[in-house]
Amino acid sequence: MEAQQILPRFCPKSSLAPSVTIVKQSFSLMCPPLPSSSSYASVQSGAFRAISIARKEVCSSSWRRVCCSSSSGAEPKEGHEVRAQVTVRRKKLAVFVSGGGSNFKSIHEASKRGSLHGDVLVLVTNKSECGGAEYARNNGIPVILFPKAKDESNGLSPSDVVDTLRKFEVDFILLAGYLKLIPAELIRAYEKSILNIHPSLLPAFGGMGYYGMKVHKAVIASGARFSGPTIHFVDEHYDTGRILAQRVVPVLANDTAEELAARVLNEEHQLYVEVVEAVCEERVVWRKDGVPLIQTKENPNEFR
Ligand SMILES: Nc1nc2c(c(=O)[nH]1)N[C@@H](CN(C=O)c1ccc(C(=O)N[C@@H](CCC(=O)O)C(=O)O)cc1)CN2
Ligand SMILES: NCC(=O)N[C@@H]1O[C@H](COP(=O)([O-])[O-])[C@@H](O)[C@H]1O
Repeated sequence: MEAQQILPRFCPKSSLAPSVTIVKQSFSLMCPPLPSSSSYASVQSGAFRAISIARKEVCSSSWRRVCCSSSSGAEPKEGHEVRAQVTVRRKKLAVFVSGGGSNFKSIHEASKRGSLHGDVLVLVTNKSECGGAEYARNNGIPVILFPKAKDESNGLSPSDVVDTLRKFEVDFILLAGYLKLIPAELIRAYEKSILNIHPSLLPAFGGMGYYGMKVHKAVIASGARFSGPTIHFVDEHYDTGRILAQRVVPVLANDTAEELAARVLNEEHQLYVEVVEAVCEERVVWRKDGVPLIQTKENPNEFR
């Protein structure tokens, strides 16, 4: 996801200015003095998303070069404001799984019911008979085997997987219970565009060997009173990428690993859908220190 600079524009506050209700909220821009070379793009109809004037230390990943012209064509003047919106393209998603795929199903269901402005175009797995792969086949989603298992003839190499995802024009990769290391080649090809969900409050209880029930057993054995899912961007090591979102659940005194796993998984399903909705609506912004934040739906000037 490339951060794009926004060049907000002051535009006349006029009843003539195009003012359309944004999918989530309407809002206004204040424009600085217009350089003579600025070209105007009239606001077109369609599904839009508000552009927010985030605090100057936050560079929105979705700002657009926006200029507004009132329907009368009047030149905007400094110090005026206009309501403006941009079209957000529907995103193309690839999901990687190794097991049951309940997070994958939650994301796919959100896409089908329309709350998610994106589509799962391909399922990638290292276990061709896992529950996630079966769900994909039953829902007409192509299944790709990666990585190539030693004893298997089929399966893709890292460069093949990059080529295949490019052919599907995938924008974002979502790891959801995928248990193999994503190679550097794929990470370079999808910079700031690969997310993973992990069932603990990273950086605790993460890294090599920490997956599935192993995580919950370690949390309980540690005496930790809280746990919960973390969604983070993927880098070349297990669970060390930039944290984007977390939720907290209590660890009860008599919890079994299965009971804690179920409590965390319930939060995972909600959190992953919320986060992928934000990703598809281009509401992820990068703070100057490199921490990614999510712009809230309710208020484009609020981040969490
Ligand atoms: N480059 C990255 N690849 C992956 C990441 C990541 O953060 N960066 N996250 C994992 C998911 N994961 C934790 O969220 C995770 C998965 C698996 C393991 C692990 O120790 N795996 C074992 C093999 C397990 C098996 O094959 O049954 C291992 O590598 O020896 C740790 C963390 C997905 N990929
Ligand atoms: N370290 C990676 C890891 O442990 N991931 C975990 O695997 C489960 C997959 O469930 P699902 O297949 O039902 O979505 C989820 O709990 C996810 O957090």
